[in-house]
Amino acid sequence: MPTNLQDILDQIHEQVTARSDHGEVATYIPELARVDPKQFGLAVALPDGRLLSVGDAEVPFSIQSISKVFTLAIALGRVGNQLWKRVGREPSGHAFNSILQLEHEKGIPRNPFINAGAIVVTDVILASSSPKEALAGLLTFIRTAADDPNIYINEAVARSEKETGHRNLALAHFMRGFGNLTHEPELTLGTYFHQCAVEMSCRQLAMAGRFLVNARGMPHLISPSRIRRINALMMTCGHYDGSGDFAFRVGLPAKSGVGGGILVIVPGKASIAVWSPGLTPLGNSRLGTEAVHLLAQRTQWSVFG
Ligand SMILES: NC(=O)CC[C@H](N)C(=O)O
Repeated sequence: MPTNLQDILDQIHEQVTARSDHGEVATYIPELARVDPKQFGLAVALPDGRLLSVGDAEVPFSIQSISKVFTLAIALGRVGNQLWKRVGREPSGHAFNSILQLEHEKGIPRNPFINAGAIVVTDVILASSSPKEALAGLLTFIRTAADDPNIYINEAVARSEKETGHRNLALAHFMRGFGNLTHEPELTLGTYFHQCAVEMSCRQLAMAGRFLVNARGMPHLISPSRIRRINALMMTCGHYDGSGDFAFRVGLPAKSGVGGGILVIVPGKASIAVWSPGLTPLGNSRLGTEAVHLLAQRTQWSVFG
């Protein structure tokens, strides 16, 4: 770990915020369309307990699909490898909300990080919990991982997504038609929309991500073999159709969300959260990706040595 990590973060902050090509905020969820695209935050949690940050690292944002990492960990805790009967482990090569492969593959989503896969994961959790219990369990998991009780769900974002969530409803009904959803689509999606509406700052998200680092000094909430597997899925599927490019440029497991956040794991070394609400056409944070690219270059952090 470089001794001048704070200097590196300061330089990246200066460099990235000088750019004007920050991309467009997600507009298909009206509440997200109102976020100021010029914001940028970055936080790094280290095994020695330090938390370094720059920019708007204390501003809460909608974690959206980053929630899929936490629900996957919880679902694996409930049903273990049985989960893989209902969800695949391959990159999709399609948009996060695509329905294209589902018919061909008989309602089994390619992976747990596209919307269809995450909806099934939530459905699995609902087999042993009511929606209220499932969301309370999710918040408890995240708060424990982050060591921070002040993490909440933004009801306005959840409502906004429910009102415009036609594609997700279509995905859920389609999978129900194939027998791969055990609850009514509205019930599973009610929980799914709320999990996406969890809000965290970069500081809180970097802290919450520590359970995937597998380092002494960081929380051990799941087994090391499960940590390895979730990281593998983050590397191959965490950026949807942009996963290959992210792996090529950054070389670290990561999960993005349409709120503009990215959680990046440096196995054994660090948990990183970056946020810039402007997105690429694939739905990943444009300047967030740039920032993590620069950080990985300057720290030499990569799983590929
Ligand atoms: N990529 C994302 O962050 C998508 C999550 C969003 N809540 C949706 O279901 O469309």
